[in-house]
Amino acid sequence: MWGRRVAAALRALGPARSYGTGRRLLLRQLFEARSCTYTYVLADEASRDAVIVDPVLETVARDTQLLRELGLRLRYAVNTHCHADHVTGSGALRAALPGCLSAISRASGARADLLLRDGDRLQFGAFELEARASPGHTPGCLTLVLDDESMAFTGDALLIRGCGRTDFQQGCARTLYRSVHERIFTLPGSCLVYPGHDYTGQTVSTVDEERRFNPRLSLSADEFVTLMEGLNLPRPQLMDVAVPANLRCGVQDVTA
Ligand SMILES: N[C@@H](CCC(=O)N[C@@H](CSS)C(=O)NCC(=O)O)C(=O)O
Ligand SMILES: [Fe+2]
Repeated sequence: MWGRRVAAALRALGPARSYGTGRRLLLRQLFEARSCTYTYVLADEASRDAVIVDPVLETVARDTQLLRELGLRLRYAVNTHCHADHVTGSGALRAALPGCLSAISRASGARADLLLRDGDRLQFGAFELEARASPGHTPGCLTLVLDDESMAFTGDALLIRGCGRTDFQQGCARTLYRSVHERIFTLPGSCLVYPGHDYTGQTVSTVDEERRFNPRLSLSADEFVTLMEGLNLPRPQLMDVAVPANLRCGVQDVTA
């Protein structure tokens, strides 16, 4: 009974998530409707240091307003990969918010302040995000894993009951299968999966759910490759604009 009261009191403090060491994480999932992209803001409630994952150029004003309203100091604007369907907001955020560094994987070939390698960590206050290489959708895809492995931001490597396509940007279905099985499905089953997009109205899943119910990644590797090679999806409408822009962090600024 007492435990339940304490839990209720903690819940009443707000949406920040409580951790064993007393630190509290603030997490916001934001949506950009044209490209069905999820952007995530993570912050350390005490220090107010924040990270934004996969910001979209069109929603930079919304995101900067939210950061301002919540009193957050943006440390990093990080992209999980060089997006093909929308222009990133990381360059614009970095220009608007002094102290904010853009980040993407070195393997993406894109420009940014920080070029991340597998195992690199982005610290914000008492928290860290680990960059895990998860290539296959593109060679430079990263999955960002919170330090206690309670949540992972999978970009387009793993979508809810789906995955990123592998038919352009040097995609490779066999590589993607290995990445998901070796770098994401090895996380705890309870680990929350926050994807880069959703086209069906879902918001979050877990590693255990995706291991069991993902109709693509629960196949054998050979079955997966055959399925991915037969998808025949139309090209993203903005691809010819988005990819060159994203190689420059979404802005013309040569320093970005
Ligand atoms: N119709 C959209 C593009 C949709 C699309 O191709 N999505 C990508 C992720 S963005 S690179 C994807 O991997 N989809 C997987 C799938 O199975 O659909 C547009 O025109 O922008
Ligand atoms: Fe993508």
